[in-house]
Amino acid sequence: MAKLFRAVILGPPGSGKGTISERVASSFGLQHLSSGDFLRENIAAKTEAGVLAKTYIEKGALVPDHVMTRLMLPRLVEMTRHSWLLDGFPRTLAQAEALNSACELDVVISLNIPLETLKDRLRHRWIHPASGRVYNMRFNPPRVQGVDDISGEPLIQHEDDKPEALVARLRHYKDVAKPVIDLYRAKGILHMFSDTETDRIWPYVSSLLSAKIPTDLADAQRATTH
Ligand SMILES: Nc1ncnc2c1ncn2[C@@H]1O[C@H](COP(=O)(O)OP(=O)(O)OP(=O)(O)O)[C@@H](O)[C@H]1O
Ligand SMILES: O=c1ccn([C@@H]2O[C@H](COP(=O)(O)OP(=O)(O)O)[C@@H](O)[C@H]2O)c(=O)[nH]1
Repeated sequence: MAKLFRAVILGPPGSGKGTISERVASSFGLQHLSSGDFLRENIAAKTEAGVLAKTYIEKGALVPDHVMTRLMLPRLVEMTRHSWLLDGFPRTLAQAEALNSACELDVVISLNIPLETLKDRLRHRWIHPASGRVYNMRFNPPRVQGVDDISGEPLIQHEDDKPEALVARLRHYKDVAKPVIDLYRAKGILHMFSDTETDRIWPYVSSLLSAKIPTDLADAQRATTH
């Protein structure tokens, strides 16, 4: 059995984690687990963690570490036999240490995107809540404005993407993310990317992963996901 591949993508809201994660999932057959999408699934399903998490998300605050860790680590145990890419978790040092005690990461991608670009992107971000599919009225608009291409259901904007909630989240993100980035840099697995366009970052991410993911593994996983 080829060695499995474990990666994390870090970045502030609007930095392109979801966009890049989708491309990684389809190009390399990694399973993409987004903490935000998983939280929204739990909120919609009214699980204990979902009900609790909702109270924090509505305030634009982070969900407490012990709630996140208790939610995410069992999900990763279910994914043990897959290579995966984690998006939006870990977000704090405590979460990173909990993850590190559970598994060994191969690559951490960190997106460093200018504040004005983030604000502009999120102002035009529309999401299909049920699937987590992400659109942007400028970058990748839906065929019909406000409607999900696949399901035909309405698109929404996240409350916490609104400019007033966003500024608070971005400021908080920087303080919280720094020790996580420092930890993975010290481990020698951090790869930082900066640009205003994902399309310019993607070739570098793709060649990094092509070099890191054993080809037999990538072929095997592409076979299972298509
Ligand atoms: N790892 C985490 N730790 C704590 N709270 C989290 C975590 N991941 C998500 N959340 C909570 O869920 C909310 C929605 O997460 P989501 O990732 O969809 O949006 P985000 O954090 O604003 O990032 P982005 O907009 O880049 O997707 C966050 O604002 C935060 O309150
Ligand atoms: O080069 C890019 C990459 C992404 N986006 C859009 O910006 C928003 C944020 O992207 P994403 O959700 O992938 O970022 P995340 O919050 O997951 O880091 C979404 O509407 C994307 O469609 C964009 O306009 N240009």
